[in-house]
Amino acid sequence: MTALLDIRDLRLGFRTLAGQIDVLHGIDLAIRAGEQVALVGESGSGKSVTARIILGLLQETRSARVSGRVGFDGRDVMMMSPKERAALRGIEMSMIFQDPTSSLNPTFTIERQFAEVMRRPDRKLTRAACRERAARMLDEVSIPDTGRVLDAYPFQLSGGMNQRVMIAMALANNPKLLLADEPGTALDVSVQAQTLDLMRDLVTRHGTSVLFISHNMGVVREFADRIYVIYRGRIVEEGPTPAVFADPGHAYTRALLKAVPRITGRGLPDVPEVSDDFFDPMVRHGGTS
Ligand SMILES: Nc1ncnc2c1ncn2[C@@H]1O[C@H](COP(=O)(O)OP(=O)(O)OP(=O)(O)O)[C@@H](O)[C@H]1O
Repeated sequence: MTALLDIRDLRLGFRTLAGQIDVLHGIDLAIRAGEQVALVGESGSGKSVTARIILGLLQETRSARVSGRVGFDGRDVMMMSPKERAALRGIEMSMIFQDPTSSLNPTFTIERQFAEVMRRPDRKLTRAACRERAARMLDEVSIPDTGRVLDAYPFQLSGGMNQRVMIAMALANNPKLLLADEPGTALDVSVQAQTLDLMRDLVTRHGTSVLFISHNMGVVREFADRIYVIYRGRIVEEGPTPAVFADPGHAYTRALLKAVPRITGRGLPDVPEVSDDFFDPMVRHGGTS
């Protein structure tokens, strides 16, 4: 089966006052339709920049130099004009961020924010149609009393509720690909677990492909069919989740796995020490694309 997302030899550098910094060194990553894939690595390894390139955002940053292929549904995001890329975002692909409070607009009601999202592909959608569809989406993320929530501002809702609203909004236009950047990390651990369960149910039901970005192998185990481990801008291991857990081949993956029981909610307290072992060759498990 052809991949929905097919990234080949993705490279990224930034021009800074101190000279060029190379951040991605030839990433290959593919996601099939309906597949849930995780990109795991510690802070600064290059997860968020990869997501921003998929969304076509970094290509428009003057200090960034991006090369490679980002195939999406048969087209190459790298070859698109800014306008074509903008037309993908929020419609064919959308993103969920760690912290809902920074991505929901505090000055608009939830209903208005849904309407803005839903009118992107269809400017003529009526207010009543938006409200009805938004209520249905909220119902799908198990939000009771949808009318009250639609009339609320984000600050009137709990963090967990806002996170659900964001998931519902990200899926409102039925995107083919969802990019999820550690959703719920800003919440307490039990609320995060509930949020992830909910997201998994929803994407499975809708057949949405997911790229789940995380530093936490424990969380990824619950969520992803397949894992890519990224270390300093390189994929060091890739394979189906059970295979990576049963037989982690790369020293960095083993170090990440060792850190799992010590993770308490936010952050990775025991970031593996940099070791020469981490320059092992890449490990690829069978059963992948
Ligand atoms: N605009 C920029 N200019 C220069 N360097 C940048 C810029 N944006 C990101 N970087 C660098 O690129 C590297 C990768 O950053 P990225 O945000 O993708 O890491 P990450 O794996 O997502 O980490 P986190 O889990 O903390 O979000 C980092 O070293 C970061 O400092």
